[in-house]
Amino acid sequence: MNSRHDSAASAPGRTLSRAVLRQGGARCAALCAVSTAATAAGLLLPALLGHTLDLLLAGAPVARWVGGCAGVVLLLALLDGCASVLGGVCDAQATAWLRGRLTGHVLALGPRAEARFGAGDLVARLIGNAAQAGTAPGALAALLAALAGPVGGVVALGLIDPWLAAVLLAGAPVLALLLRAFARDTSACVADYQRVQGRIAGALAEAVGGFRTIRAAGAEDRETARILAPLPELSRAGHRMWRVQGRAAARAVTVAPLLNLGVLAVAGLLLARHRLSVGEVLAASRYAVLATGVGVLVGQLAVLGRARAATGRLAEVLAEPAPGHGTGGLPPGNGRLELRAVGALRGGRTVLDAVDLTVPGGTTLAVVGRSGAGKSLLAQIAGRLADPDAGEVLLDGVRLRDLAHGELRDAVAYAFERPALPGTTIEDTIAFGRTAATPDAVRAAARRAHADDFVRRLPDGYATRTADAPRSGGESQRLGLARAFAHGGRLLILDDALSSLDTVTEHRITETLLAADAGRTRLLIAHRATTAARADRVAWLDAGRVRAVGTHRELWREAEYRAVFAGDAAADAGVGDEAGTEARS
Ligand SMILES: Nc1ncnc2c1ncn2[C@@H]1O[C@H](COP(=O)(O)OP(=O)(O)OP(=O)(O)O)[C@@H](O)[C@H]1O
Repeated sequence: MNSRHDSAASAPGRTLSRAVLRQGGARCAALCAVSTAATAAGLLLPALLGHTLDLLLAGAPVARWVGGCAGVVLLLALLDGCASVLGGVCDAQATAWLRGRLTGHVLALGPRAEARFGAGDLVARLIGNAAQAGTAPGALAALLAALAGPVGGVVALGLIDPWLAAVLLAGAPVLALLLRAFARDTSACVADYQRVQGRIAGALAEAVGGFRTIRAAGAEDRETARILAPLPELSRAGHRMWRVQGRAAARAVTVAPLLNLGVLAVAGLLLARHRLSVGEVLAASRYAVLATGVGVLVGQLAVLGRARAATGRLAEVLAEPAPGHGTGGLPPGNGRLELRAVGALRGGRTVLDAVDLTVPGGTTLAVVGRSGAGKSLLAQIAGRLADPDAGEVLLDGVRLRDLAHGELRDAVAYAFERPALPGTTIEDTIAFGRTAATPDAVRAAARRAHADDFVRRLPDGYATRTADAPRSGGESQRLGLARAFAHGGRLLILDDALSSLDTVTEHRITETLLAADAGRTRLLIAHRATTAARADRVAWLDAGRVRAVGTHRELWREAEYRAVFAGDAAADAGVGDEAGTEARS
């Protein structure tokens, strides 16, 4: 129970709550002022009604007073309307701000965000929890304004007769304790409810990502059961929420009428002793209702409790430290890459161990090794998609972590085995980057990646919506390659980005890609012997260590090196020295 509560009220949660309030300061203040004005108008009404009743009973003219009462009722309606609109604006803007911060942070965290929270849970936090957390400023402003009701009610009772206020104040501590317990219990069980929702969302996202496997295995029913397994827990958390709310309402229903009754009894006594008029008794009865009106407070506290728990869940994500960037720039150079004693741990295991590699500027290094040798992780670290746990990576003599974010991303281009293809149209997808590539650069890059032909055959060519464009795995890879080519940079890293291409296309692309380009360094993660043979040098990675560096021709002499390519069609066909010769001829 405590840990649940802690997450909702953690230090990062409180800091984030304060930041949300600060950013919506002016709007929240306006909402608070309008809501307080509405409460004040509500407080004025009983006094006006009471006085009008007294005048009626005395046979005096009351037209002006009746008009005044009607005016206050109208004003109340107007202020309530304004408060609703302002409340909606406050919620929407706070939610938008939170979503902006969270999205930016999740993208800055990169793969760590998914590894720590899971994609589905992150979506649940970004969509559901951000909307709930966004209601906090509005709910707080409304709560402060709602507090003016009971406070004003007590003051008004005191003005009518101090005894009336005394009766109410005697019961006030009970009401205060009741509200405090309600706020605490609500936050705790709502946090639980939201956490279970996040788990269901996470399981659903996994299933959507793997629906082909699930269908092929005929395991739809088992998956449905797995996704919905936390439902009983969700139901328990939901029931606890209702019990907390029900208990608070029941206690309020018992305490508030008793206090009302007490005020009315004293008012009746004072009327009998001619210390109060009939109108004042009427006003006192209405003020007693206002002063004990904890219903509105309970409602606002419930909203705040939900918002507080949701803010805690957003703060958990924001507390995950994102990699920082320096402010440095790169000297002129052609992308000399150095990995110095690079080590990396994953899942508590050493995946890269003391890797020392130098790729001279303008040359191509192929990284080969058995599955799981650490090639992809090395590719990530080489362009700072991930940081090493030990050692340094330098580009043209500058540590990657010292480079400004823009400088780093402009200098390094990536293409992947299964590229994500963001952007609305194919043109956007290829142009996608910090600065969009020009239409000419997009087409030139598509030609280099051998994507131009199939793009032109699409219904609207480059203007075809990416989501509607039918694509094979190899065509997707070519779009990913085109995106990398369109953005230049002095270091190009291809992480198995040619693996789905047929051998002819792969051969053509590597020919253009590896043609002497003194201005750019290339790092290729390769599985095919033919690709390795075309690189200037090959780094052979074995269980996270560099086993050897040399030309493919030199390394091919070792049987264990040849075994890396066992099963590769090219290797089967006897590609070795021949492949090296062919590539260079
Ligand atoms: N986040 C992670 N948590 C735990 N282990 C990880 C994580 N990321 C990678 N690994 C492990 O690190 C090792 C190296 O992974 P990597 O993807 O770099 O291998 P690879 O050489 O590219 O393999 P392949 O050729 O099959 O793509 C693997 O054993 C992998 O299971």
